Amino acid sequence: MTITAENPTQTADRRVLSYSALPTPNEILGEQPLGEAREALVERSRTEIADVLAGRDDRLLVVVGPCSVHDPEAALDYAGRLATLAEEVSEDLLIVMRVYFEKPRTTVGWKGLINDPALDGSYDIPRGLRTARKLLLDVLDLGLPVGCEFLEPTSPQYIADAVSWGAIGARTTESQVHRQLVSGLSMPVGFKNGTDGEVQVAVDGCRSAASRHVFFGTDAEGRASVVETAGNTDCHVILRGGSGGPNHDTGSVASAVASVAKVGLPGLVMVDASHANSGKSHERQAEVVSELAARIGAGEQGISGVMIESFIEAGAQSVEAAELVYGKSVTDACIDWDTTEDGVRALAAGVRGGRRAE
Ligand SMILES: O=C[C@H](O)[C@H](O)COP(=O)(O)O
Ligand SMILES: C=C(OP(=O)(O)O)C(=O)O
Repeated sequence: MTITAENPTQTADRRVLSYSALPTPNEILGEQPLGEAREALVERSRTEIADVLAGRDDRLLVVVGPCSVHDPEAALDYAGRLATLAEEVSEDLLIVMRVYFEKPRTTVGWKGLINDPALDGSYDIPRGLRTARKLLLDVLDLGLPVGCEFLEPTSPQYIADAVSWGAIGARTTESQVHRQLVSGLSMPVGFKNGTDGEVQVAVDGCRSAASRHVFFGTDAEGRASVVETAGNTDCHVILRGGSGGPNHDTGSVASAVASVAKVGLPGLVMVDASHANSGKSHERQAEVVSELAARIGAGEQGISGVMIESFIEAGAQSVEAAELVYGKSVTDACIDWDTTEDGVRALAAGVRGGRRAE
């Protein structure tokens, strides 16, 4: 290879096949602006979520929706149903729809709608960003706040203005890059415990994200930049179980609550009914939701939120299937819509019971 202004070195990029420029965040935001009404919903719901997570609002936060979005039409169909249910239970539950576009894989696999919107290895990321943003705006138009996992450090620039709650997953909770990212995010964020079940890494994530950081990033014009953040004090821990088994039981919740309280965070955690807390079985997930509802109803303290993986149809299908079943997950198994309604109503009844038990 000849050294030129375009190729100033022979020793870098030996394994990079290509670069192609993305649209800038400002271009995408200009094409699809949030607008005043949606902005008001995002602002209001972020405050409400922060209040629930800090114990200033006695409702339960329920983050519920598909494991991943692969079909925006089915996700919006689901959102319409959830918006009606959210209204029904709004005295007791604060419902946020899981609208997950970025999937962290254990090894390899489809990495979500932003990375590969056609699900076929064509990796049209600009289209993925536009499709994801359009869906977020459509869900907000139904009056539902949205929650996302943030995985790529630059993707929030394109969508985060429309997001009311964020998550850092079990595979990245210990990553400095993700903690720095959270320190600049404008919404409350949950850190999952590690895949091995270790909760302290999530507590450490909350502490790190609460601090000021200076790091590499990109600005709204897509320029490589030095980013300085103020820190995000609205962070919390999510118990999702681990390789040693579940951690949704009363003892594990109490132990996690003690760990967060020890570092000065509100003594509350979110419990994920799925992942290692259900052994990725949607049938077991429904049982975990019922157990949590019963415990909250009996007056158990310490749980401020519940996460549920739910879609229109039960279970999961391979993303490579020739004919995809409408409304069925292509990643982790989800509970179906009827089971979701039952579970959400049980949690609402649990919150009412818990208030009486006080
Ligand atoms: O929530 C989704 C999955 O649990 C996570 O992305 C890991 O998936 P994988 O083990 O199938 O790669
Ligand atoms: C990937 C997820 O979970 P975890 O990080 O707990 O595996 C998820 O919630 O989609």
